[in-house]
Amino acid sequence: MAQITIDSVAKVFETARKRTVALDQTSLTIDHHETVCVVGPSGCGKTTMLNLIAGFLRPTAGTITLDGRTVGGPAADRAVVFQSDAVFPWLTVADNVGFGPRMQGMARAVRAERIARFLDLVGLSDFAKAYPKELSGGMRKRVDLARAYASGPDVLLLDEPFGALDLFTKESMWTALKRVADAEPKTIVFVTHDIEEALFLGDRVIVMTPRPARVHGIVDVPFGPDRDLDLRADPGFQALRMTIAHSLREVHDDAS
Ligand SMILES: Nc1ncnc2c1ncn2[C@@H]1O[C@H](COP(=O)(O)OP(=O)(O)OP(=O)(O)O)[C@@H](O)[C@H]1O
Repeated sequence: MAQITIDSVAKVFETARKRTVALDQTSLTIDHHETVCVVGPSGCGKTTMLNLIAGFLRPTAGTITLDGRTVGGPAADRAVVFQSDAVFPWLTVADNVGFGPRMQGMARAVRAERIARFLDLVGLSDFAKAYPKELSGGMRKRVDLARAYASGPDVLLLDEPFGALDLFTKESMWTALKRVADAEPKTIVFVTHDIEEALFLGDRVIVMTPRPARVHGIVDVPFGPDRDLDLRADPGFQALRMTIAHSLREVHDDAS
């Protein structure tokens, strides 16, 4: 099981010059093996929320639990993928993917099997022996994904992972992520600015308010698991895209 509960969470950043309330009374439950995509105005607190779930930050008030256990810090049950690559340039693709399993003390044969499985799922089997500098940005992102999955987390936290990629590379990453996620279901929290990305990948799309980020609205995505890129032409998809865009405009206008 991997259910995340964010219960009345606040996060205040205090520096000598400034006090920023990033989250206040924020509550959300993310179900086991659900993919939730989070959209919201820039600077509202989405990354902060993700960092709290990851355990990189502690809430100022409220609690975050994973299956009823309070999140007290980072742990192997949660993997994070950021917009910037986190690959080690001095390791081959295979060794990058096998890094987490090696740290966890997995036997060599089990590790090799995991590396092969996830490289295959992200479409990088032919590049196992390559070094990151020999790869395109999209391919490095695939390594990031394979690496996150190979450690065997229950929860995957993605912070605008494809934000820096061009549209076609992004589309191929959506397909790659869906393929891995279908093969090895996880509870996924995906922060993005891209409404189509959110609708294509999410079971639900959460629209946050401007800072402090709270849940403004929740859109249930009615499309089944078999989604292909042409789904975006579907009138139902476009209608939901407009609903989310309006919702974002609403919170943006309220804030200005
Ligand atoms: N470590 C920190 N110290 C002080 N303030 C911080 C810190 N981290 C984030 N903040 C502030 O908290 C607020 C929320 O930031 P956060 O990065 O969570 O927003 P976001 O919704 O992810 O933004 P974007 O969509 O632009 O990536 C911002 O005002 C930011 O300046």
